Amino acid sequence: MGKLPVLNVVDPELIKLILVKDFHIFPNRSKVWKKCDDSIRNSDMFHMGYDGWRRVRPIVTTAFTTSKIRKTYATISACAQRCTEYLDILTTNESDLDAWVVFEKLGLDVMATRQKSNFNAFREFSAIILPQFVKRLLQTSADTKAIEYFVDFIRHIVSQRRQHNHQKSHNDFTQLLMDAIQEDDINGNAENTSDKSKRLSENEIIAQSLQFILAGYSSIQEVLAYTSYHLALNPGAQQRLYDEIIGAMDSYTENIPYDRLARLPYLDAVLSETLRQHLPALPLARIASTDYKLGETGVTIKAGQQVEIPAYVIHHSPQFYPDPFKYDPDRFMPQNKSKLVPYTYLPFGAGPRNCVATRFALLIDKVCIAHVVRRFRFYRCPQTDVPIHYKRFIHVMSPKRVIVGIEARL
Ligand code: HEM
Repeated sequence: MGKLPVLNVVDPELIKLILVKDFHIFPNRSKVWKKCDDSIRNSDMFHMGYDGWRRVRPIVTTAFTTSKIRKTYATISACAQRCTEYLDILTTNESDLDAWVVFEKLGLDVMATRQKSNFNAFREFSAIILPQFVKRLLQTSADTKAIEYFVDFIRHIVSQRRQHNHQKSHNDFTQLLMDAIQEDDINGNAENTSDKSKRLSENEIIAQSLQFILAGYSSIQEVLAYTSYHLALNPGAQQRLYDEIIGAMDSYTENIPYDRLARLPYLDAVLSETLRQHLPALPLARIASTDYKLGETGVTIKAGQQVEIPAYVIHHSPQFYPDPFKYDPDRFMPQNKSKLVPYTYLPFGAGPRNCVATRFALLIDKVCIAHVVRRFRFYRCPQTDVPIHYKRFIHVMSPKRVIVGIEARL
């Protein structure tokens, strides 16, 4: 990375040492994040140093329990439904769409709704700030105006709820974070705890909420855009996925019950293969806190040295994934999963500092894919770029466009 010396580690056993076994030596992320000079952004988990993170992570984790994730199912399904209605309108006039642009809106809708339950990003953001404002936000995290907008927005929600003291009526992240208490306290006298270290401060609530919007919406956009692209190029995979989704639908409600959707094997395999080929965060980065002997390699990593695990390279290594650039969801079907080498599939990182929202992210992606695929068919059109052309960015692969043909299913 520029002039910063970085040690790249690709051996799965060594990756396990760094991310999991000797996590106490590598508890912090890349120096890039540490350079950020902003009190809110430094209070989110991605940017936090070990001491703050160690306190905040268990509190935030309580927002992602199975029962809380399950409660979001109906809300996410409603957002996905709104997206299909929006696609319906688009496809009456056009047969090609830039999936990158359309699914950006769906991502924002899902995440903004999870922040504030009655917020409809399709209506409000489409009219007010999309696409230019949020696009700028995505392209440069230094866009202070955009960050300030979101910070003010969330601060307003927090202060209103505190003033009116009607917390329990909301089912969104901001409220979950306002209510969150460190797990061990829940077994004790949690509700009335006066120990402030067991709760998040106002800045920490705002920081996590902001991070959830940013992390969440861009990841939904990426997964949906790339999945529709690969389905367009692989009609056999698309038909198989469609058949599985239709077969799982309840014949009365025409919905897919939560437990059934979470266990659909081909849907899971399609999503896993998309994330293998297009993982949103490129290298995983850690800094050594003390001098450290790296396994049996004879290499000593000095204190302060940045170590990177180039997940993209590992995901595209023929050693671990034969014919790595082929889109082949079968790699992740139950009968083949045992062939995967541990620590070579890292879309959500690994170890104590992995993605805190892994299960929630998988759920929202599955819900959105299921809704879209059951209503629309994607196909390759003359404007579809094969392969995709990317913009030049450091650490993020952002496509110039992802155009696919689309038609409504009858
Ligand atoms: C497909 C979707 C997603 C992918 C592939 C993804 C991937 C990642 C990765 C690779 C990391 C770094 C892990 C490491 O360093 O070992 C991470 C961290 C994180 N992600 Fe995600 N993420 C996704 C969705 C989300 C969503 C929806 C949220 C929030 C609602 C979220 C919140 C976070 C947070 C807070 C961290 C920092 C965790 C920590 O430092 O303890 N992510 N994610």
